[in-house]
Amino acid sequence: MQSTASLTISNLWIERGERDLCQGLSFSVQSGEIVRILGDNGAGKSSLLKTIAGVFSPLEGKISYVGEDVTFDRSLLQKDAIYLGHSVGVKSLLTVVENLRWYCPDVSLGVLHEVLELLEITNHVDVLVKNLSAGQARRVALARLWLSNKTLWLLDEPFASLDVRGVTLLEQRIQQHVLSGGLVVLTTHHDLLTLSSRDVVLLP
Ligand SMILES: Nc1ncnc2c1ncn2[C@@H]1O[C@H](COP(=O)(O)OP(=O)(O)OP(=O)(O)O)[C@@H](O)[C@H]1O
Repeated sequence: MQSTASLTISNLWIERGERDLCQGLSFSVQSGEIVRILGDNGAGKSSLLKTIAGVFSPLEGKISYVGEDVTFDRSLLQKDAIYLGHSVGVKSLLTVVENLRWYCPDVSLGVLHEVLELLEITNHVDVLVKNLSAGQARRVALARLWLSNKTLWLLDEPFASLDVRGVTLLEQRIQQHVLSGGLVVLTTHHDLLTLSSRDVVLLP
């Protein structure tokens, strides 16, 4: 993980279907900061995160990471970032432990079990993800996040399906991440309980 990093979005326009989204959006996020993307349903929050992650190219504008222009080649950013989307973000036909060994092959089994314990899913390590509840599956995706060692976290509705304890655990982990130099860009329709963020509002 990088000790200092920055992401800058300048004059970004995204086209999806027939719609222009973001409409000249600019913001930046530095190590130690959380930026929360707000907006109505359909405003373009997921499209923005996917564009930063490199799933789509913007119509116009510039994306810079650690001072480098990565608009047309997001590989530098991708090496350093993890994107968790709306969907569960783990493989439904693998068990909990198989998923984490697949996504985090360099992590020892000991560390992996510590994280599963922290996320309170140790009773389900050998269960296929498709047989877990939505909240339990989300916790497996969070275990992947916990273990990733990436600097930039791009999180689309990460609190979805989590119970109160799950929300607390995730907020604590995000706080720990930014305190150790990480950057977080997230979307959520929920209020953040303990985290302070800078908000960027997308207009419909
Ligand atoms: N697969 C797609 N193909 C074409 N257009 C799409 C597609 N997905 C989304 N869009 C368009 O992009 C717009 C923004 O969608 P997006 O999912 O980014 O919004 P959002 O702000 O994340 O919404 P929500 O709060 O409902 O999750 C939608 O209104 C839709 O018009």
